[in-house]
Amino acid sequence: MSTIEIDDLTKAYGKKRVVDGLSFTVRPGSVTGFLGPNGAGKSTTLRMALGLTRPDRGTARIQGRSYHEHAEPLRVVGALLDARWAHPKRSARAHLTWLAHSNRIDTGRVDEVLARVGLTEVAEQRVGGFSLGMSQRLGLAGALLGDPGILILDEPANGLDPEGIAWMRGLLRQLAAEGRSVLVSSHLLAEMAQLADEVVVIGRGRLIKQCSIAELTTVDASAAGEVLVRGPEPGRLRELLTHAGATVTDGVPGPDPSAPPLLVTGLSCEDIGRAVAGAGLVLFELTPRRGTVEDAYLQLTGSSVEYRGSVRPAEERAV
Ligand SMILES: Nc1ncnc2c1ncn2[C@@H]1O[C@H](COP(=O)(O)OP(=O)(O)OP(=O)(O)O)[C@@H](O)[C@H]1O
Repeated sequence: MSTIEIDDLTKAYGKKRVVDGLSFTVRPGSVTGFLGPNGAGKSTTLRMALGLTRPDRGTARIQGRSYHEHAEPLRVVGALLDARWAHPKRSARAHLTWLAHSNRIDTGRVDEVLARVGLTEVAEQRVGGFSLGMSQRLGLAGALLGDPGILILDEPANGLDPEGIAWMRGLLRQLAAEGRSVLVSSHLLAEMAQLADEVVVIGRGRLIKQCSIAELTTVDASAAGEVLVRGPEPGRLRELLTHAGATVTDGVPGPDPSAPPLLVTGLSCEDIGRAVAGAGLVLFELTPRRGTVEDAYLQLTGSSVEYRGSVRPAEERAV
């Protein structure tokens, strides 16, 4: 059974549909990464799943019901949307105790979740003085308070240092291993590659792809299928490979101008190796360019990026 079911979810602000007929599911015992460029509609989707924003159309079901249909939602789903929402004058412990009280959760849980997120030592400090990373941990403690089977987290690694990110990864993996469903939005693609089992990629409010991380990396490898070759006779190499049916383009020049890189598509490494050997040419390099999660993501979302900087990462990273 899927624990989070998003079905045809649609939301417009003014004339702009920020979430547009979106459907996907999240299964138990897994971490699902929710990816998309800035403004793609991730936060709006998560807010609709948590009953904070009303959809124009479609449904978001948590364990088969909408958020508001659960009598004690915090026991079903824990959420971290905005790390800074706790009252700044309350201590971490007072904040969690208040949260437990108002949701009829045993206050004995407070110490457990403080320990789980590593905040025991600062439990009596006012949260107004917390760093963003500490606030993220406190937000996560609040999400875990009701021991829910489902977690919905918006950019939980935001503000964490590398050690904090590694800690968060370990904790989320552990929570999934305990059988929980974890839906986590992030911009940190390399991090997602290490953390998530599945990804849901959206752009302009629409689903682009839901697949496993392993599948995501093959998106790029199979689509591009590029091989980098370098040799001391680039002119002859280009002519030979073009004649053999390949498309050959220039790579970004490297340190050796006498053997510039060529990017070859349409022939496998084996084909290139045989053709080059048959012609008696020398090669310095023959490298298949494998897809990374980031390459695949950029390829998938390229046309749905709304806010573009002046540097185009895919081109900048060529070679
Ligand atoms: N309350 C609102 N009123 C008007 N427009 C809104 C509102 N909330 C979100 N939007 C717009 O909806 C679009 C999607 O925003 P959303 O925050 O869901 O995207 P996102 O994928 O989470 O982006 P980011 O990665 O930058 O956080 C954006 O263009 C945003 O400006």
